Amino acid sequence: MAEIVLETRSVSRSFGAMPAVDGVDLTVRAGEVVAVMGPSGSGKSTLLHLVAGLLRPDSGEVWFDGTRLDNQPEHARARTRLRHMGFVFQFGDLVPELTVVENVELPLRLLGTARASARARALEMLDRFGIAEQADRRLSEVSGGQAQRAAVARALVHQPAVVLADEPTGSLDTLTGELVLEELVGAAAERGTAVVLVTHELRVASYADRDVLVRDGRIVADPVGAVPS
Ligand SMILES: Nc1ncnc2c1ncn2[C@@H]1O[C@H](COP(=O)(O)OP(=O)(O)OP(=O)(O)O)[C@@H](O)[C@H]1O
Repeated sequence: MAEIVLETRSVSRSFGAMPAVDGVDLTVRAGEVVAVMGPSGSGKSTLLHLVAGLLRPDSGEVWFDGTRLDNQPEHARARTRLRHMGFVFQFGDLVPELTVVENVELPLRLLGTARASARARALEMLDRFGIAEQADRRLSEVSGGQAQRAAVARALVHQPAVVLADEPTGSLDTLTGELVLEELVGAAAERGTAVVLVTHELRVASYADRDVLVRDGRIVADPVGAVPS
């Protein structure tokens, strides 16, 4: 069985008195595609932010690749995120002032890849996602669906160990959504990328190896996990 890449151990996080995530144990292995489903407000995005080390848990632990992440200082967590993780978040952190290709090559540039090879790799990704013609347009000047494809291209460009995606096909038509899902599933199959995707759509979840159901901040169904009663 492939090694465990991501793990939460009894992780909890509240906002005020409200627990958004409540004692969650989740394990994701290399090459696994896990869909996280559940009603609006059930804690899916908060769980993703905890796994990314963007939010710190009130209690419990988050582990990445055999190392505890949640108790590291922010700069160390940021380094792990940049080097080993790719993100597709709902309120994307793409830079509107940069062009599409500049956004996609950004992780590579931040990791020290030379300008020419970062550009070549980013253009290759744009081609795969059918947005090569938008390469030199500012992100603020492309459609929501094109920006979403750029976000997924950027999440994969540096071949991360993990991709965390919050509704990665939310603003895409069915065909383009399938293209994006096939790229994510392809990264898992070819490079052992672990993919965690939050979705409301059964069609999207059907691409996953495993569906985890979250309700009121707790995992209520997980085919491989111990589900608390
Ligand atoms: N930064 C925050 N400050 C205060 N409350 C928050 C914050 N983030 C999330 N919450 C609350 O935590 C709970 C879980 O929210 P979360 O966004 O994780 O749910 P979700 O399942 O991702 O919802 P959706 O499907 O609508 O995106 C909600 O009650 C939400 O209002």
